[in-house]
Amino acid sequence: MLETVRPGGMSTNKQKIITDDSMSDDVFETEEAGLRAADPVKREPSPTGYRGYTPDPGLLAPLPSPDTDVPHKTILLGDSGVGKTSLLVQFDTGKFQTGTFSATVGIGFTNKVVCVDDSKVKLQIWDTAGQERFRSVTHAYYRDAHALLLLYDVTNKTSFDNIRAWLVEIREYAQDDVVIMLLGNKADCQSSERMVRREDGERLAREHSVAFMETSAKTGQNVELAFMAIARELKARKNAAHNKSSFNVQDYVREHTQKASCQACSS
Ligand SMILES: Nc1nc2c(ncn2[C@@H]2O[C@H](COP(=O)(O)OP(=O)(O)OP(=O)(O)O)[C@@H](O)[C@H]2O)c(=O)[nH]1
Repeated sequence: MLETVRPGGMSTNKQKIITDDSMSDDVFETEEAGLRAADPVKREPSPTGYRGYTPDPGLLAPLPSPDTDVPHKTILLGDSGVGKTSLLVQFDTGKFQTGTFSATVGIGFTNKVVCVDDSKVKLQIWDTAGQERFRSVTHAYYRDAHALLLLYDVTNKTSFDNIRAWLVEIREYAQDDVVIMLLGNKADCQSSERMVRREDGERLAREHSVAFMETSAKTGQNVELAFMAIARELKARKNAAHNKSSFNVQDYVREHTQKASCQACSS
């Protein structure tokens, strides 16, 4: 795997395995081994390590597997400079990284666990390099993606025009049932800088039957909502497989983005 190289930026691959080796093996292993040798039938080691203690069988049953066990691979896509890394950093740390723009090199991921109702959904969010020269590398990651966040920059018409080409690539390389969300980023920019109207984004999303919202990695507008909607959709699909619920990500996004703009108006 290549790494995301960004001076002063987010760290990638934040997986950590913590092992606790603080207990001495001698306490349990050596003594038990001796007893087993003396009486191999009766002296099987206790599962807890304490001789003679038999825990309630319920305590030894494997824990039910929570949703967090399975990470849902979510990939950020879009032209270079649209704000993929900034969006991920905002979601991960709640901060907007300022300073000079340095393009992502290759690909890297960050794990985030989000709470959906009473359960947890683990998102493994991959930040890709938008530059053309890295395209063949990122294609390889599409195939097992569960969700794709496809970004354009509302101040950059070319990045919006390229969305159709991105969707063609997605159809070619990703799975048919991948969840796609179109995001018009940099919505904080002044209207004089804006080159793509919100309605144009909405129309394009409708044409391709994907969810849509405008975001700002700078102010945080709709950033959490975007990932939350993805997590809800992924969870709903899992439940649908067990006939538990129905959920429509496009309705959810419409309902909640409207709420966000109403709050903004009244504050
Ligand atoms: N005003 C504003 N600027 C943003 C926003 N998001 C990103 N930027 C700026 O846009 C530039 C590019 O952002 P990045 O997050 O590095 O873009 P990227 O899509 O990851 O670019 P690549 O790594 O080349 O694919 C940076 O200077 C950011 O500070 C936003 O929501 N609002």
